Amino acid sequence: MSIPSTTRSGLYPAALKTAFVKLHPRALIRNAVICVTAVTAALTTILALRDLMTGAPGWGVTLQIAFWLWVCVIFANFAEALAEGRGKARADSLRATKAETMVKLLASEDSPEPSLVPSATLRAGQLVRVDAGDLIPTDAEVIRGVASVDESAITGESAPVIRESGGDRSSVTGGTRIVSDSLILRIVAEPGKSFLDRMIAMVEGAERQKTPNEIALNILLCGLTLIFLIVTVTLDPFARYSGIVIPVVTLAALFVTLIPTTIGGLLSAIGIAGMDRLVRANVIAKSGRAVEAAGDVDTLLLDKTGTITFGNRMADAFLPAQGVAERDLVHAACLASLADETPEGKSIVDLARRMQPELAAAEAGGQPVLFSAETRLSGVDLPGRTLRKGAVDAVERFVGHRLDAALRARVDEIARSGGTPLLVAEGDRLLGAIHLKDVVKPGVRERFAELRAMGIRTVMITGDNPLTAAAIAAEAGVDDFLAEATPEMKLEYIRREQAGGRLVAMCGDGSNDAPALAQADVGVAMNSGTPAAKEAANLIDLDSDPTKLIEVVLVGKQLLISRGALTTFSIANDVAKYFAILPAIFVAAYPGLGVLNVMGLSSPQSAILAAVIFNALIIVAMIPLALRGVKYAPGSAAALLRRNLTIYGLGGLIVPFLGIKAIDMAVSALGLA
Ligand SMILES: Nc1ncnc2c1ncn2[C@@H]1O[C@H](COP(=O)(O)OP(=O)(O)OP(=O)(O)O)[C@@H](O)[C@H]1O
Ligand SMILES: [K+]
Ligand SMILES: [Mg+2]
Repeated sequence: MSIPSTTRSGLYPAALKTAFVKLHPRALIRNAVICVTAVTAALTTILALRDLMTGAPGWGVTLQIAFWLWVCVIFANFAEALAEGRGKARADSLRATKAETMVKLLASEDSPEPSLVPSATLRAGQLVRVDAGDLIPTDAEVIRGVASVDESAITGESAPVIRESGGDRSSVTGGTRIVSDSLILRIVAEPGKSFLDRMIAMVEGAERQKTPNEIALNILLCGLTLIFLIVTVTLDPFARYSGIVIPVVTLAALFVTLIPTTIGGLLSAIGIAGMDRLVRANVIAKSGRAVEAAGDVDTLLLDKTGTITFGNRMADAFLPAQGVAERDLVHAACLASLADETPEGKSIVDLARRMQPELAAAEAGGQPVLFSAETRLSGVDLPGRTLRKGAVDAVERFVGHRLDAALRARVDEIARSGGTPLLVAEGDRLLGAIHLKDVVKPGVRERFAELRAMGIRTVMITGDNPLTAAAIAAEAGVDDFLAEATPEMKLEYIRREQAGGRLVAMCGDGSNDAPALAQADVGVAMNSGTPAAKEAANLIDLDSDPTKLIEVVLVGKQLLISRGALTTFSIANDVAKYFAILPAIFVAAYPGLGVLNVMGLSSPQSAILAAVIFNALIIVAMIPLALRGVKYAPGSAAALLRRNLTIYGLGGLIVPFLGIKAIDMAVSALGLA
């Protein structure tokens, strides 16, 4: 999702305005360091006004200090507003797609006459019909029909996608438009709780909660603020003891320059910018925590069908067992699939009818046995006939014996080609196999190699047989695979990895993936997936691209690194300022301290004013870094840490000396202090 450049240039004035709005105590209180700065600024303003009225000497400098303390607060607010602004612009364009329409409400699935009701009144569980050209009013599950849907309003992708009942492509999103055919939908979202509503709230940052890391860092910053408060307050008795009186305004200014205002002012902007980068990658994050965890992921689990492969496993051929006529196999497979709403089941019926036109008249009857990921079997019980089809091991168990060598050879051949073999059985007799074909998505191999370079292990988990799994695993280039997996096994695998102290990410699309998506530290659901999968995940990829996790990992790493780098920089800065300003303050009482005044600052007043100005300007200077993020290149964590400590730690120590000296020279040249 990109935003037009006209709105982008309008972001700065809007953010500046918001920076002033955020001076409201209710907004300020959320950021301890900046709140303390604002209180100090207010106090200094009162002192300046008092001095101005009484005509006390030095009121000019006090007023300037008050001014720059306010500027510091405004700049911190500005950084946050700027980070939020991009999301707001995007939220506005999303809101535009949330048009009020009249929808065709159905009393039941078969009711011929819909009644027209406003879309806002729809509740979960109700049935509606949408026809070509209609806007899909809210999130729903397709219960009947196949149609192409234009999802560009949400995903930005202009090619329409197929949505159909049954299987893993049965969910539709409010705000998208149906371009062909008709669908009967069961509404799944309550009013105001649709995906679009949540997406708007998320990109706006309204639902952004502080992550555990952010909270920990905030506590550290509050601790530092308290320490510097004590340092500053106890300075006064020390000074009196040495016979000098430090003006309150000097103490106030010193306090603010010492507390970690840089990172305090930029912290939330860094978090918001990270979320914003995700939105630009077309990923919606339900929690900031998932984004951070993504930065540290060790293992990535991927579902095979629909995630690594395209997912429209289509029946390609019927391979009868020895002594079985092809006609009988095709008939049995068709009957066993008439009630099967999965894409696999429908494709079997299609192929069977193409091969034997008389099957067109066949209608579902008897007692259907629906497919489940648990049994990996489906079929029908007709009077006198028990028909089943399913995964090889599952059907073998059903018939109670292994398949013979000839059929085994045909099944293995299908599997080795990366196809999925389904066995068809009647009673305890194996009739043959169905070849389901699926294709590996292009480009996944390269991207898995990238993940490996980042130190992330990729594991494919599939309900399919080991031979098919091995063939697809080799083609896609994953590090490992787990075959014939049930949903419990997926969950178990994740728990085992987590017990070993590893952070696990999981990509999936099916309802049977939902428990695993919920258990994973980072659960990415494909937007094309089922509502259950999307509900369980903490990230949703609008492009339904499993390799998108690479971007998510990069954003997460960048977020963690940026926060670390700016924290290092900010604290190093504060330490440096301490040594830069103190000698200038005490030089009057202890001329011997003059040697410590290595910076040769002009006067205590100009030193303190220069420090306060520097303190405000450094926030603005760091905004681009906070929003853009520190560049991340794959490498060892130790090397990265060393590099960042050198750049941001050392830089943080040196920059204040140069900056304060330059501002001090300017301040005294202009005669400001
Ligand atoms: N409609 C169906 N009827 C009978 N068996 C099926 C059907 N669809 C799939 N199977 C069999 O069940 C197995 C598991 O399918 P499922 O879609 O649950 O896999 P999964 O766990 O999601 O992993 P993947 O998506 O990678 O296959 C398939 O490999 C196939 O052998
Ligand atoms: K500071
Ligand atoms: Mg699946």
